[in-house]
Amino acid sequence: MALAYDPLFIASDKALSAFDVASPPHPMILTQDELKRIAAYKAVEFVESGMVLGLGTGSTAKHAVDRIGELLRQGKLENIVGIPTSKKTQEQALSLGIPLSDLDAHPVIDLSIDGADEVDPYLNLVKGRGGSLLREKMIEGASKKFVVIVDESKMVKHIGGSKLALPVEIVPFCWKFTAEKLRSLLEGYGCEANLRLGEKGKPFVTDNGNYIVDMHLEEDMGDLGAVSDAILRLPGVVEHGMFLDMASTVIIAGELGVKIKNKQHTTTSS
Ligand SMILES: O=C(CO)[C@H](O)[C@H](O)COP(=O)(O)O
Repeated sequence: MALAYDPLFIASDKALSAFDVASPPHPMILTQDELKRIAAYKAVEFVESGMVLGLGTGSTAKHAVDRIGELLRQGKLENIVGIPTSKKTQEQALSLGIPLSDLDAHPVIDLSIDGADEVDPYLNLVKGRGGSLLREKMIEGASKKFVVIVDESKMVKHIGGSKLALPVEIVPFCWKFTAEKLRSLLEGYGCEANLRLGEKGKPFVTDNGNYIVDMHLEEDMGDLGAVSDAILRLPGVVEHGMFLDMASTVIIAGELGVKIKNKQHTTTSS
């Protein structure tokens, strides 16, 4: 396992603009976690003193929050306010001394940085396999810029049709009724709907006191906007994990370097 890919190789390259690409001097074998850290460090280069920041949730976003804490401690960032997307991130940020607030006090966020479970070529996302989709969607939807950080394994042709879960947050009241409505709505895509379980086989409970149904789809959903609307119309559904047309930029770390894609144009590394 090689550790030699130094994210500062990217971070210190003055020639890079936000939409450029960095490649390491030679290919190296990196763990998935190292790739996540590289993407996260690159995203933190967008952070400026005085910003209100949406702080994401998950193993990739954790690296970004750590890095923001480190830069604050070193005095390289000042007057940052973080808006955490989960209780877990809130605890991490507090432990790092990052000042925190919420959407009530800061309804407009300068920049959010978060991971994703799947990213399609149009920068549509599946999120929420870590359980925080509702707060993530509220906070990232209120952001002027939303930077998504992933390792290259998260890139897919179509979101949601990979048999991996599309999470849907539902109210606990009569959850079987809602899960069945969801299954039947998405039946045409070869859908199974499974209640997410947590510790000791009990239902996983979100930070908002809700349950999650994981929708396993065999086929891609085609018109994502139509499916999104139909899911949200079901009584009992609180939110789903499709983040359509929300990401401004996606930073993808791979064995051959970092690729940055944004809504308007894409660059590729060689
Ligand atoms: O949406 C999320 C949490 O609800 C995460 O961003 C997503 O699950 C990616 O997680 P990771 O960075 O650990 O792969």
